[in-house]
Amino acid sequence: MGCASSIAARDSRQLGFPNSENDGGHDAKNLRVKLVLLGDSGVGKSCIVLRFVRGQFDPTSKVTVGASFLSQTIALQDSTTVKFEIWDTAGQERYAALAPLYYRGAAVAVVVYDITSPDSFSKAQYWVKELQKHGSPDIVMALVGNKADLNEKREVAVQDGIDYAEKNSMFFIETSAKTADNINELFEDFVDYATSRLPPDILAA
Ligand SMILES: Nc1nc2c(ncn2[C@@H]2O[C@H](COP(=O)(O)OP(=O)(O)OP(=O)(O)O)[C@@H](O)[C@H]2O)c(=O)[nH]1
Repeated sequence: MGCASSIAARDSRQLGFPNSENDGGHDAKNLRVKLVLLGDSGVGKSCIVLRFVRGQFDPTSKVTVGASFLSQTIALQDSTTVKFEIWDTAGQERYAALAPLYYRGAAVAVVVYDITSPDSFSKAQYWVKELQKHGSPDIVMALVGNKADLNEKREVAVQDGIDYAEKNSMFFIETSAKTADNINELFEDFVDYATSRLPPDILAA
């Protein structure tokens, strides 16, 4: 079973800590983050989610059909809990028209490209523009260069990712769903980044 199909099998399953009292705002101990993943087909979106939620990697990952949803709750060092509600969208062109259904309600978006594919970097830039035009005006975005384990096949320089992210006020990180490098950091550090930029009530649990 591939990353995408493994995710589908766990559709809607709640992991992690049970919900507890909401004390609201940025100082809340419990945050809820509606997150959408966008990017070209094959860049590794489903594998990133599967690595984050289950700690697994499947090299035979299947393409996502439509989108898949799952949630994961983590505890940060200051004992804040963060419940991620993740929409993993399908990157294939034929599903492009569905994307607005998922990104419209999202407070944060993660746009993924593959560091070995300049085309996927261009596609990521397309998604960033689309979100800037049609996403929530407050949306906070991350740019993720995945497949960092394939450094010897790299065709997108780290600095190009950093520069584009900076120009567009985005969080930036390179990850590997295969080795797990920076996967937890992506979610944990991005939440940190987003909480300091979003209006106080948006991430209240
Ligand atoms: N080497 C390497 N391969 C990866 C990594 N992440 C994903 N892959 C591989 O890339 C392929 C596509 O991964 P998926 O997660 O299914 O890609 P996707 O972006 O969800 O694709 P769509 O569902 O079509 O949008 C699979 O063969 C994965 O095994 C990574 O970090 N490193």
